[in-house]
Parts: sequence; structure tokens; C-alpha cells
Amino acid sequence: MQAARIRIGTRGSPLALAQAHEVRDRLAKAHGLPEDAIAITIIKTTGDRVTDRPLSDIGGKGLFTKEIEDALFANEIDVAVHSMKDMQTALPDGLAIGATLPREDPRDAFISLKHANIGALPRGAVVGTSSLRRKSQVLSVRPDLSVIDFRGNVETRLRKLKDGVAEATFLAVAGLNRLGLADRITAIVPAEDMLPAAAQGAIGLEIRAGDQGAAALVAPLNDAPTALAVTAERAFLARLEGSCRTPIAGYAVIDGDRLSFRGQVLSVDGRQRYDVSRTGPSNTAHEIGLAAADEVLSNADPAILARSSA
Ligand SMILES: NCc1[nH]cc(CCC(=O)O)c1CC(=O)O
Repeated sequence: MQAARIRIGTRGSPLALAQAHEVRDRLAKAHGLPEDAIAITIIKTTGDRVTDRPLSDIGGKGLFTKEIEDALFANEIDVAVHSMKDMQTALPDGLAIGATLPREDPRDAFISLKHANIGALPRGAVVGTSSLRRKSQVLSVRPDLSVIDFRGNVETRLRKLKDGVAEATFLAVAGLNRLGLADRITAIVPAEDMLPAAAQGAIGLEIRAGDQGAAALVAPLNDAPTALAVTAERAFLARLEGSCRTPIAGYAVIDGDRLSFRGQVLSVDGRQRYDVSRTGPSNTAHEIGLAAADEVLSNADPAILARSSA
């Protein structure tokens, strides 16, 4: 057996491992390498360690990436595989996104063992989610529902549903598809009804900036339309999260050389929201995201944007 020449780092959750295996398969195929030329290193992150508190309490973004980025800096791995949804908008100096894989389904799945969709939930039903975005979005259409925090990986949350801890939950369709659990989906929520999180469904490959070998290795895996869509979504998020701590959704689609972006900010109780949409040339993805955020900052009710609202 030959020694591994490419070292990829990942979290150890079943979803993270499925994503790492997909990356290994794509790399092997793109470069005609045997699988054992690519090593997968599992790295435990703070987000994996702390399972008893809401993510928003312990710091949110970066919780699932920091230790993996440290391994890049320490030269223990060459490529880090991340759900881009979990990545900070500002990468640490010295690291870069080398490629963005073709996006999986970006929408959210409604999952319930008894009820067909959000509208069919009985008055006051308990919904479990750890996402402030999903909480505020579901409360904006169903203020009567009771939303409880639902931590843990995808399988854990599905088990909590079976155990009757909640009557319904929401999970990203992308994660369920990658885990082969699409059969658990009760209904896919249209993006119009529940605008996805920035970068939901996209996998990013992070490398050391200036590592030309790694850059050349991952480049063939890049999907340009996904990279552009995610650029717009993350620009929107970056500008807003610097100015407010409120649930934020952002979703872009590419059609030829046009990019259509929709963004949304909500108060946590879902009672107030501001929607924005912008279209422009796809090679101005970053500017489109920023302009949409500027519109929110100048037009949305300051009560939504207040730092205290989270
Ligand atoms: N924060 C957890 C997380 N990060 C990425 C995904 C799903 C996969 C994706 O969006 O690519 C999930 C689980 C979920 O939201 O259901």
C-alpha cells in the first residue's frame, strides 16, 4: 500500500464523513488516483463536544471549523471539507476556499411522523429546531407553535422525533440526501416559504492560501455556478452579521450569466421580517449580496436589526 499523498480533514459526524468520502471519490476520479492515496483525518470540534447548550449561546459560526482550520495551519491536513453553511464569512488569514462542490438541494425538509406539512400541525404543536432562522421563519407563518431547541446530529434529531420530544422538525434536504435518509422527508418546503440559509447544501474545500499543490488538486472539483451563488449569499450574510444578531436567510440562483438573489432578516419571534431581492450579472455576485444587505440596513425596521433581539 502506498503512503497517502493527500490528507483531508473532516468532522466525525456521519454527515461530515459522507461529505469527506464524496470529496475523496471526486479527487480520486479527477486525478486517476487510487483511494488509498487520499487519507481522511477525523477532527473533533467544539461544536461536536458541546451538545447540551444552544449553538447560538456558545458562539454560533466557527464552532464546527476552528480545530479543522488549526490542523491546516499545523500542516496535519491539506484539504478541509466543510458544510459551507457552518463556515465563518471571514476566513482566517492564510486560508482560502479552493473549490466549492456542485450544490445539493438547498431547501429545508419538514419532518413529522404524524402531520403532512407546517399548515397541518395542530394549534400549539411543539417543533424542535436549533436554528434561529428556521424558528423565526416557522413562527412568522405559525405564531401559535412552540419551538424548542433540538441539538445533535441528524440521526439524533430523528430519534427525538420518534421519542415524541417534538411533533415536527426541519432539516436540510442536502444532509438527508447525502446520508441516504431522503425517505424520512415528510415534505420539502419550497424556498419561497422558508428561504434557505446562506450556502445551505454547498460543500467547501478549504486549503492553505498559497499551497499551489492543493489548489491545483481541488480546482477540478469546483462548480462555478455554486461558487457564485454562495459568494452572493455569504456577502449578504457577512455585511449583515457585522451589524445585527438576527436570523438571516440568503439564497441565490444562477441562470446563464444572471444571478438572482433573495435575502431575508427576521426578528427571533418571527413577527417582523424584511425581504429583499436583487438580480444582476453573475460575475458581480459579491456586489449583489452587499447591495442587498445595504438595502436591509437602510430600510428594515431597526427593531429587527437590534443586537438585543437575539
Ligand atoms: N448546522 C448543521 C448542518 N450543517 C450543514 C447541514 C446540512 C447540509 C448542508 O446544508 O449542506 C446541517 C444540518 C441541517 O441543517 O439539517
